[in-house]
Amino acid sequence: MHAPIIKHIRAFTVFGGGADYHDQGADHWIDDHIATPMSRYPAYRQSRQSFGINVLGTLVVELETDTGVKGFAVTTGGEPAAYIVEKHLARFVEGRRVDEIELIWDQMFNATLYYGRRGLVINAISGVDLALWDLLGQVRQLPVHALIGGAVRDEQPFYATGARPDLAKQMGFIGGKLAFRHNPLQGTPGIRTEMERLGQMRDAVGPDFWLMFDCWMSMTVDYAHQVAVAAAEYDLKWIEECLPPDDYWGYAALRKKLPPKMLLTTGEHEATRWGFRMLLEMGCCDFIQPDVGWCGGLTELLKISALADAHNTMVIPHGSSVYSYHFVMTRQNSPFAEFLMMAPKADNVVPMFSPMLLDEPVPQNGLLHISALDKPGFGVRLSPDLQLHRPYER
Ligand SMILES: C[C@H](O)[C@H](O)CC(=O)C(=O)O
Ligand SMILES: [Mg+2]
Repeated sequence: MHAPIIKHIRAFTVFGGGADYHDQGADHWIDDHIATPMSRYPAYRQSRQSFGINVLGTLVVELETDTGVKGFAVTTGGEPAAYIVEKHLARFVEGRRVDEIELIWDQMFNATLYYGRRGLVINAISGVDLALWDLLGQVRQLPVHALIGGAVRDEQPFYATGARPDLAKQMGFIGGKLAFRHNPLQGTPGIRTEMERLGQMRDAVGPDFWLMFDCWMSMTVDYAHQVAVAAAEYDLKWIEECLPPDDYWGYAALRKKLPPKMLLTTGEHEATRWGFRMLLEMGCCDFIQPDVGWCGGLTELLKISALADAHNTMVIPHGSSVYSYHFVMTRQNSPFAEFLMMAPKADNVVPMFSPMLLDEPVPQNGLLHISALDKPGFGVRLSPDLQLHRPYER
């Protein structure tokens, strides 16, 4: 069967929320005293934007075939990722058939291996890969979930990440994940303050609603252990990404001494099947949380997921909106998913990549029905109101 040829790849940047969801305005919960690896410096404790969490902005990758069909995807990485896409990755994409996704991935990864492997380069590769899946869906007029095997359930339950698990419960979510706000230098008083907040939330949501802490790489093994022991009293379901992503040994050691029933999770800043192999084989966590826009794209996530399945481990992707919705619906080992609350006060449901995408579905009463994903590709369009910039036009 004849498949169209990809004629153009274009990389744009754009600021103001969207895939770079940390790029929010003032007074947003996501930039309010959240503990980070930079919290050891008091000057950077109050705001993550102060150390530059939003300097990169969103990368938009657009593809166009010789027949004029377009596909696109968004991820983080901004201008440096746009450079990599236009100056380096483009040669592996332009001139290829739209269905040569595996070959394109392999060439992009191996050609960048000498300076890539993780981080920005894998963000750029992920963006291209997601745009390829979107394009294939547009060409075949099928949703991405149908291209990767089809849905295994009709409805997907979600937990919410944000400052108000109590409101998330009223909105129908199965759990609420709070961002931890204290770092190891703030010692026991910091933990005490966090436990007061957790205790208030537990009182508000009752015994069965899940409560979790997201610790964004900010802790030491010892501090995370103290937090976990204190939080057991409030039935904390999991403690997430408490250590730097490279400290596989720390995760493995911490997991062995967590209170009974409490889970240890990580992986949103991990990349590729080899990175996740480390987490899985070293017993670093109870389930993994790859971000499909950062781990190598959907092509790589399918491999990571198969590896996790063989380790009896769930894959609960980090954020990433429609790009993970199409994936989780097709996997038995992804029984629930994350919704990042992007309303500044986390008090209502707004699309995760708002204001960048049109037709971006959101969970209704904590559930996403498969019918919300029944459009070609990832089923979203770029908002025409965006100020797109193409820094490396060829
Ligand atoms: C809230 C966290 O600090 C981060 O911004 C998002 C995240 O890690 C998650 O959703 O998980
Ligand atoms: Mg997280």
